[in-house]
Amino acid sequence: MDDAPPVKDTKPKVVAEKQKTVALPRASRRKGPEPVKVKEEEEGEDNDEEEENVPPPEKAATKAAAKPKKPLFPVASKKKDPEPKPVKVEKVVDEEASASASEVEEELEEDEVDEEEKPEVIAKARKIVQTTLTTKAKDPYPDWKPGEPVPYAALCKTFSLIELTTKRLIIMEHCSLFLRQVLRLTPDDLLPTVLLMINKLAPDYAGIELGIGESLIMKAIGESTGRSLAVIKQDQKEIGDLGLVAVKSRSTQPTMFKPKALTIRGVHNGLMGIATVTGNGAQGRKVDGIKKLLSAADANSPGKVDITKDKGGPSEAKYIVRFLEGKLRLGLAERTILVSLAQAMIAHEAYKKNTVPSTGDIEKAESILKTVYSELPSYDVIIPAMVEHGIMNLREHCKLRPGVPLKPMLAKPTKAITEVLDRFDGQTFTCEYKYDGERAQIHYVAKDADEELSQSLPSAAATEVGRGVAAIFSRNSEELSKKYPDVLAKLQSWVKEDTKSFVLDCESVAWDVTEKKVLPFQQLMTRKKKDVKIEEVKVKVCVFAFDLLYLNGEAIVEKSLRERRELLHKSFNPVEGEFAFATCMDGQELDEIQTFLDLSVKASCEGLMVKMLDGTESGYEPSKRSRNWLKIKKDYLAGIGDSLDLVVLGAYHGKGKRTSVYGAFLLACYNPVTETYETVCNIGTGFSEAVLEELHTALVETVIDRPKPFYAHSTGGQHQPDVWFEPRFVWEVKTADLTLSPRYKAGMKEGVDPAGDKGISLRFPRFIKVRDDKKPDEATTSRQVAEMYRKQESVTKSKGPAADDDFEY
Ligand SMILES: Nc1ncnc2c1ncn2[C@@H]1O[C@H](COP(=O)(O)OP(=O)(O)OP(=O)(O)O)[C@@H](O)[C@H]1O
Ligand SMILES: [Mg+2]
Ligand SMILES: [Mg+2]
Repeated sequence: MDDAPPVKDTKPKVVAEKQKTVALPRASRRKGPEPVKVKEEEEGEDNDEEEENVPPPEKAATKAAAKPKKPLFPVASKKKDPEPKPVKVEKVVDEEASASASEVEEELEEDEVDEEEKPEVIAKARKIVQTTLTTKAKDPYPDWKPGEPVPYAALCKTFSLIELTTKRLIIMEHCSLFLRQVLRLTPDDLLPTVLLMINKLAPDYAGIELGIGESLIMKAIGESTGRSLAVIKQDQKEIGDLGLVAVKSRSTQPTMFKPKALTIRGVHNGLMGIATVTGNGAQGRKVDGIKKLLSAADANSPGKVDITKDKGGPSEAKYIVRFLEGKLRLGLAERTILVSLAQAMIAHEAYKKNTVPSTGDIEKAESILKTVYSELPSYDVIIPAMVEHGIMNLREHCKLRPGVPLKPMLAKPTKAITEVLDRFDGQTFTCEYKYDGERAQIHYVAKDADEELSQSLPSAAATEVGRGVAAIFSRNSEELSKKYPDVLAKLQSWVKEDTKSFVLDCESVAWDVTEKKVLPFQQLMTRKKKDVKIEEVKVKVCVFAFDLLYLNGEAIVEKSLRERRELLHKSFNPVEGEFAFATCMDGQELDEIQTFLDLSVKASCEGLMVKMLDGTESGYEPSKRSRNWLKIKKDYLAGIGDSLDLVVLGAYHGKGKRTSVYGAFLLACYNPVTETYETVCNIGTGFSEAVLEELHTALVETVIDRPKPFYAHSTGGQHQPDVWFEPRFVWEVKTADLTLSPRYKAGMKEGVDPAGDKGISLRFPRFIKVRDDKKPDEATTSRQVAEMYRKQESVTKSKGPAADDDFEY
């Protein structure tokens, strides 16, 4: 067990004293110029702290070791479980329901899951489009009257079929078949159908969130079924899946009258109502809204259900509850839905003409929809346009436009300049300072321009600025005008007269007015997040623009970075302390880059961004973490290359003086393929007393009785945190390196451990900051963790233990 994290065998100690001396997060100590030196000693000091801060193992250690090993996903367990029996149905392939897909899939390799569908799966899926999808023979649900609202039961039937399999191809087929049936019978309902499938009510920038915790849902289940809250809580303790608790609660209820069956439209409206209630008694009205949906759920299939046996039974209540919880857990990635949607659409168009689409056309349709969605991530705009104009004409009708924020392009981490040189070998690249602030996407349209700031933008979000209208969005498309009214107020002064519309990619950075230089991120953090009044702004920000995506009525994402940069520099006027272009350097030599890296650090930046400069590969790739953008962070050069953003799943009570707060936490990365949070470390280092208090106050609101069924965690007695949380908070964490450990589950599905019983874990993790700009499902993914782990291994192997000899600081 020597590969387990060192935290494992430590004895309980008093943490309070020791933690007072805990150093501040590194960035806050980084005032002014500082050499790029990597401080090995500091990691050692972390080591000591770590030992002090980690929760004590319990006496159960040996007992637990003797227990049979628990499966990764307790709810899907086939083995005997000493805990209350999980009742979730097992995933098996339902051959009968989709013989064609399963036949084809036989030939494919076993379920290697992927964030992007495998090319072979896609190829086979296209065959299915040409056969199954152009007939009605395999429709998942009996036809409803054309033009009538789509029954919610039809969607739930599809969900149930999807839930019975893990085969990507079969999942895709179910998905496409249903979407095509909707297109054939009630195309007007395609939008709410897709939204309910992706577990969203509206595009991200609309800012509509359910935010319903377990307690509200339990209350609603209780009240709508006449069962006491105590009984519901008991059920939840035993079953561990609120969706099934809802089904169980319903099944014991005699049906006095038959409510009207739910429709997709009705459920979408109902959920929207729940999400948008505000003001006095909002909680109560949310509960009422949930009750209303739940009492109408499964109206067509009343009666008693044995949830442990009945796989295909009533499921509307289950999926409503899961939607409210924010996780449908169908293994249905949004990417899959996008491809299925394209396939359904092209099949539907062919079906209407009584033809079969060619493979080339199917491929083209998929690619059109993917591109359109990456530039205009709004089903609200795309779906009606697609239904009206046909998928092949979609690009003409749906283009990147000011007012609809796109997901920014992201970078891959690197650990050495040589790694960057290897990557860009033979190509021209450019280096830019990597500013340490907050990503900001600025949209602007002049009043006398031909276009308008999109209609789809909530009107409150567009601010009048001089000659035009503007909006600012965060990395995850949240609207930031309430946070940066000072930026908006000055914006017009840096827009040149004949610049009529644009979308800018920038970093907003705290600015020291007297010293005339940028300040570390910690300063930016002290700014208020909402309702900022210009007169009260204490921390000024300067906007550093590094890319231009749209200019004067035209999307320019496909132009080379060199061209975009030229247009950027031509279209704006820098204003000191308000607006600047990211400092860049086009030298290609190692020593030039090294010098530039030094300079960036002296200028209080985090390091460098190195980007492909010419050719198609230098185009802007929205929403993609691309190898055409690499980041070099000076703090991570000798470590794993980057920090991680992890979700807080649980905590351990503090000891000694710290009994009123949590002393350590259990963190996880996210696996978007299985929709699970996989544990990756315990952390007790890097927190100040004040921060611990704050975190406690926020976290205490999200305590739940037992881990969510979509938490992949070890179940041995000594590994259990004292409390579990809803998955809500994302923290940035730094680590010395990554190791394999039987205690954690991260990356277990990524094949890093040949034996398959260890996950990846962080050694000497240290808390850096709360990431308000990331949602839990935007946390570092299991795949990224695995990639970092593998890279660390290969670097270590090829260069010896000193991970980076290229730096002689
Ligand atoms: N010149 C620049 N070009 C591109 N991005 C920059 C630049 N300067 C600063 N940035 C910021 O750096 C970020 C990328 O690195 P960083 O590690 O900070 O990402 P992050 O927000 O933690 O996200 P992730 O770790 O998921 O990539 C960009 O999203 C952007 O906010
Ligand atoms: Mg950053
Ligand atoms: Mg990061």
